Amino acid sequence: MTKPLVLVTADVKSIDGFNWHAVNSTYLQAILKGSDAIPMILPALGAELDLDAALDQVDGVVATGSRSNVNPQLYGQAPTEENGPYDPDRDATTLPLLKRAIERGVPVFAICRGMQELNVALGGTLLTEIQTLSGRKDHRAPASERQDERFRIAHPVEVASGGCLEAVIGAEPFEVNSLHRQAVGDLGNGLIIEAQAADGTVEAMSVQDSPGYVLATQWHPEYWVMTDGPSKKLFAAFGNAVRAYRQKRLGH
Ligand SMILES: N[C@@H](CCC(=O)NCCCC(=O)O)C(=O)O
Repeated sequence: MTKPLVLVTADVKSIDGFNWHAVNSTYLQAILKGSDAIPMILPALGAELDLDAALDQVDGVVATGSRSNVNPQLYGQAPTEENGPYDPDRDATTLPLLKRAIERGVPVFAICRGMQELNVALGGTLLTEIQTLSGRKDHRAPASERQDERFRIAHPVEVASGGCLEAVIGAEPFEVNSLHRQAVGDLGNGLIIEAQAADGTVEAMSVQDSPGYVLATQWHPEYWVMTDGPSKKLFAAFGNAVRAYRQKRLGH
């Protein structure tokens, strides 16, 4: 079988006076080594892109994390200076991409911002600056210049019984990293909670009756994919899903 191709969402970054479409290499390495698939960066060109033409040629989609936030206007709230930064080109690309991929049964793995985009794409809302909300812990990354420190294991998650995540990782609680200021608020249409933190923060989701594999995590399994058991299992499961999809799509 030829290796499956996986679209990876990009952020727009301003570098040397130009817009660059960028992806953190940790996601690309995790797809390559954790899922044994070939990552293909999808530029955040929004409505200029023929998403069906792109999805016709691939076997999966990974929606990556990002420090930028989904614009609150997309879920009926007002953007604020402190809630930024925003990335409108990313929003304009990833929200329709996720919706269309799910409709077509293309396997989806949505991580952190990607999980928040999934929720908004399906009509849900987000909670912002959750560290300021009563009853919520601080889910932001530790203040450090060292990435291993920022992505360190932070808290346990409880796995929902009988769901997709339990099928991949098992029923026992496990530890995850945490680098986010926002969280799922009202659930989008058809979304199922697969894991939660002790303070009730939604940590993983799937889509009810989805024609294809869909799993979303608020934490970052890509970062420790080579050494952390649950992270390895998540990318291996995604790899199995994209290979099965390719077999069905191409017959090899
Ligand atoms: N910006 C959103 C989503 C969080 C997210 O994707 N974090 C990854 C950022 C990685 C880093 O900080 O280097 C939120 O804050 O909730």
